Amino acid sequence: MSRDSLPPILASLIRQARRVAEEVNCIATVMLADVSYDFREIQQLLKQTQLIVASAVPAVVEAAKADLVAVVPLNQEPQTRQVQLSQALLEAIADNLVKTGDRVMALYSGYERDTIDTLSIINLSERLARLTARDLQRLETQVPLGTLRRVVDLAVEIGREGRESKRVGTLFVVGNHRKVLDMSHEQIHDPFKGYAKKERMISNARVRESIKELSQIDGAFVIASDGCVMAAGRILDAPAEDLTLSKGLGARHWAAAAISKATNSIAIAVSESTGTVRLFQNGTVVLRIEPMMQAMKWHDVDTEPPQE
Ligand SMILES: Nc1ncnc2c1ncn2[C@@H]1O[C@H](COP(=O)(O)OP(=O)(O)OP(=O)(O)O)[C@@H](O)[C@H]1O
Repeated sequence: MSRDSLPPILASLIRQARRVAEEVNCIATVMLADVSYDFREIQQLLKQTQLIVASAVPAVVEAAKADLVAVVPLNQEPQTRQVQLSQALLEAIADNLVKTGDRVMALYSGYERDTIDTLSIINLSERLARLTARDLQRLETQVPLGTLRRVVDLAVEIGREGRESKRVGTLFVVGNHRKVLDMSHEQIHDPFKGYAKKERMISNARVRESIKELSQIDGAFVIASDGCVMAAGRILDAPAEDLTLSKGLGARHWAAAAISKATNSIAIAVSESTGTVRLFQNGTVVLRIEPMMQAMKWHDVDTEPPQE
């Protein structure tokens, strides 16, 4: 199996990382690697600190396995480094390589795409929550973070809990609701029709409960930027042109991608088969929350005062 030789700067970074890891008691070093290095050599440089390789590149995963170091495969959908890192940490927790409360070190390319140039020290419990909040914040240009967060939280609950011990999938389209309504049609009589705005705000716990009940019906919930539910059970008609999605994603996810592209809204799909929540912006997945990540709590960026 061919290997890239370790660049001298990276070797130096790893040696220093080892010293820091020992000084501040990091239990492991997670390396986001896109290149097949000699991972045995890296483990030797790290001495006592366990190396965990995380990669979305199958050849790198194979190389790490061959070198008998711990490895967590990442999914291949486009992800920011932050999301990849969060995913790597969660997978490492799921595999019992590390646990919440541990301190770990991460090595990854923060600036140059193909060069591992950045070292972070991460206290697991705090970090996990922040990553996703920050990624949501990145999307705030289109939909206020407060609304987005409420919808994502609800989607995550639906994915985790299902309904009457059955898994449930559903779809939310948030923002630019007039255009979304124009590009969709009614499937069933809209159960929210006729209610006052106050009775349709997602900040209202009763409304969230109704959405959970209604999540079993076909179609999408359309939600305005201010968090008002404008319709339920809408079938989206946006054309799925020029879109690329991962294999295995079906009609619900294609509809989510298409509407986010056609209307500049954010679509949030809960997969019935896996419970995974995906956020679509401009036709692509920008954030993915696995069921195992769903126990997380929001700690930061609370921009709105509580409304209940
Ligand atoms: N254009 C659409 N607009 C709104 N909802 C849709 C649309 N197409 C499909 N759906 C919803 O998605 C449901 C499941 O479809 P499908 O199984 O093909 O999706 P999927 O992407 O594989 O999602 P899952 O992982 O939840 O199965 C449908 O029953 C329907 O409620």
